[in-house]
Amino acid sequence: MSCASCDTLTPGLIDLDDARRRLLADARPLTPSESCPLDAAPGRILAEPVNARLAMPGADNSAMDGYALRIADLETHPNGLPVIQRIPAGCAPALLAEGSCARIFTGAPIPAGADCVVPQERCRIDDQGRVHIQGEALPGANIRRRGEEYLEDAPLLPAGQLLDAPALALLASQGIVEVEVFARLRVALVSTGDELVEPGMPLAPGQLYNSNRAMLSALLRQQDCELVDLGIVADTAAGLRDALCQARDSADVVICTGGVSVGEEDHIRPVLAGLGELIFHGVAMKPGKPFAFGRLHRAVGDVPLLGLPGNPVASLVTWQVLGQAFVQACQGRRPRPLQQFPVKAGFSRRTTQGRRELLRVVLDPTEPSPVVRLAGGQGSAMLGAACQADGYLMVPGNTPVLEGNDYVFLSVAQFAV
Ligand SMILES: Nc1nc2c(c(=O)[nH]1)N[C@H]1C(S)=C(S)[C@@H](COP(=O)(O)OP(=O)(O)OC[C@H]3O[C@@H](n4cnc5c(N)ncnc54)[C@H](O)[C@@H]3O)O[C@H]1N2
Ligand code: MOO
Repeated sequence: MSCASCDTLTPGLIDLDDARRRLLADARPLTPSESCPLDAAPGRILAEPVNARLAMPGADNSAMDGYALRIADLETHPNGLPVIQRIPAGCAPALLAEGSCARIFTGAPIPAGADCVVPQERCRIDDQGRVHIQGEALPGANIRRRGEEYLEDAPLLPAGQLLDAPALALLASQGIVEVEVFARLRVALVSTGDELVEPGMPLAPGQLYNSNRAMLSALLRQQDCELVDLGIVADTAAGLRDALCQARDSADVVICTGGVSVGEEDHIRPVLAGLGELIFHGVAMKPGKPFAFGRLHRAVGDVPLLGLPGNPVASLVTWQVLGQAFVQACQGRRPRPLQQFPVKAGFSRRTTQGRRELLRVVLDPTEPSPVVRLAGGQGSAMLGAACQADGYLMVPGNTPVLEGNDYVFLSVAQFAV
């Protein structure tokens, strides 16, 4: 497998891992906390740790439908054990009398005196209604012990936890109805470009539809951000300055697309320098080279700005590998490191000069071990392959892709939340 950190970088561009580190070093939770009912909490971020109120499970209970018994009785009662109790889930059982057993169901409390549950598939009931077991009965078998997962006051969820379905279920299992969460992060979205037109409007020659706005508003909503959509802003320094001032005054984070490259129509960097500071610009990745990060100054507290490239796939990929983790950290989450695993290339391709390339690829379902193929055209404006891709084949700069060699794969599934 190739070593991504050994890339020879194009001068002036920083490595992708460095860019991520610098972004995360600068990110702080930007929102205050508020109380939130559990029903309204999906997608929110816990602002305070939660400890267990109840032991889990709350009592010893059966993991199977079957019979609860005392193992010693099996030897002393070779003619079988009469069933003298029936214990469905939710009831309080009586003491198990010596030489008897209890019909029991999954989740039902274990009667005092029983030390084992035998699943019904291994039990035979004779014509006098006595239970005989096949195979071994081991102490504690099929009994879920009180507190085996959590005891009262044990740490349950840390601050920064995303309230996804399992976390909400865990809180509900504790009878919790309200939690302290971070307020929603307000993110201003600015689409720059004189050539852009919103879908639904007619296109004049040379114009194109604004696809980054649809993409990023979906991504930001998925991330549970409150969107402040400032629409399309013309490619003029004055227009951009006004838009960035408005964004700065109405949001916690600003994201803009386009205008971050080096041409005289690209105003983001000079305007940012006037309203705040540019922290870094240019990442050795393809797509996504002109990614910029800076701060807009404000009387109280600066507002971070992420400048994503205009090319739609460059915008998507820089959001996924750089912007998303930064936004998550500002939301109070602890972003996960990028998940990567080795796959074999099912194609060959020429080298990319000095930039780590993230090729849009699909996993070949007919191969026994992971092999990837190109998902389609790899241009930074070609959204078709991005729609089909299972992930990115990350190829170090100056390295050709050779069919059959191992490379790093980043699954797009990891960016889903
Ligand atoms: N001389 C150089 N030119 C370029 C360089 C360079 O290093 N030197 N870098 C290239 C790379 S790499 C990229 S990526 C692009 C990105 O440039 P910008 O971020 O400044 O983006 P724009 O120039 O504004 O637009 C690029 C491209 O994307 C289209 N676009 C922009 N916004 C949208 C949108 N909201 N929806 C759909 N499409 C959009 C725009 O029309 C352009 O075609 O710069 C290269 N140039
Ligand atoms: O980096 Mo640009 O995104 O190659 O097209």
